[in-house]
Amino acid sequence: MRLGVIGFGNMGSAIARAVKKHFSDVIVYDVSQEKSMKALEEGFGVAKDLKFMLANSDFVLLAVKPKDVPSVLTDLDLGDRVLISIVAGLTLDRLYQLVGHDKKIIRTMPNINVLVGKGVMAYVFGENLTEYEKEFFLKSFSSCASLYPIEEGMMDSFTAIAGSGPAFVFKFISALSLAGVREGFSYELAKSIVIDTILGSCELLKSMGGHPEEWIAKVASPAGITIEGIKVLEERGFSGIVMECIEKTSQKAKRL
Ligand SMILES: NC(=O)C1=CN([C@@H]2O[C@H](COP(=O)(O)OP(=O)(O)OC[C@H]3O[C@@H](n4cnc5c(N)ncnc54)[C@H](O)[C@@H]3O)[C@@H](O)[C@H]2O)C=CC1
Ligand SMILES: O=C(O)[C@@H]1CCC=N1
Repeated sequence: MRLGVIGFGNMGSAIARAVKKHFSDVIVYDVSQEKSMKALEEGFGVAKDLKFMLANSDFVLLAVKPKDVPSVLTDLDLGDRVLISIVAGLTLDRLYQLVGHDKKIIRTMPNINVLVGKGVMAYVFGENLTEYEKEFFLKSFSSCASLYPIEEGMMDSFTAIAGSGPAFVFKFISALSLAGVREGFSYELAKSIVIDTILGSCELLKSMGGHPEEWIAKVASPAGITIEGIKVLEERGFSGIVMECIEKTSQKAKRL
């Protein structure tokens, strides 16, 4: 199976690198000369136009910004190829309108962590896909992401929590690192301590299970130190802020 990648930006390049061993060939098309050169330097085939890319693809990854989608898909004849869209807010209905109702489409939402083989990706299969195509998609993309089949109606919420999620986690890492600097650590040391703390906490929750609040109770000793910090987070409405952050993010996906 051959993969065509439309858009070699943050996500297109990350996915191309992550899944390339599963495809016999990966060919990139990007309007940017700079991005095309980058793809070439990384050993990918580079197509001079979309027609050439399509002629050399069985699966096509759509990885351009939402605003660029119409110019890419209008008049594009996908034929029998499978279109994998990662575009936030772009519904299957809209995709069918653009490429034709008889076409093969998989709507997905990955996150940037595919770069290190630890992404998460939601997917919804459209009509007409063969069992082989579905299995090939699942096998190739599970190498870089945990795959979640979800109802399409939950896609914008998934986008907010998981697609945008790394940005919110990085924000938390940044804040905790700065707090470490304030306490007297160098930034690099604080960042390393924070990353190891978060990685360990995730490992613990994943392997031992349980509700995060149960683990908070195990860390926060009665009349101890941790509960003082928890009190500040409660007073300032930490959970409410995070919920509103996800609500606003998800709403924006609906407006794209
Ligand atoms: N950045 C992220 O973490 C995530 C992004 N997404 C989705 O992935 C898509 C791409 O996002 P990024 O990679 O961040 O954007 P980006 O701006 O880094 O990459 C987009 C690429 O598309 C190219 N491009 C623009 N018009 C084109 C055209 N007509 N034909 C071919 N190439 C064209 C640009 O030159 C650029 O290299 C978006 O639709 C976004 O919603 C989904 C999940 C996570
Ligand atoms: O911010 C964005 O629009 C994209 C979608 C999910 C992550 N990045």
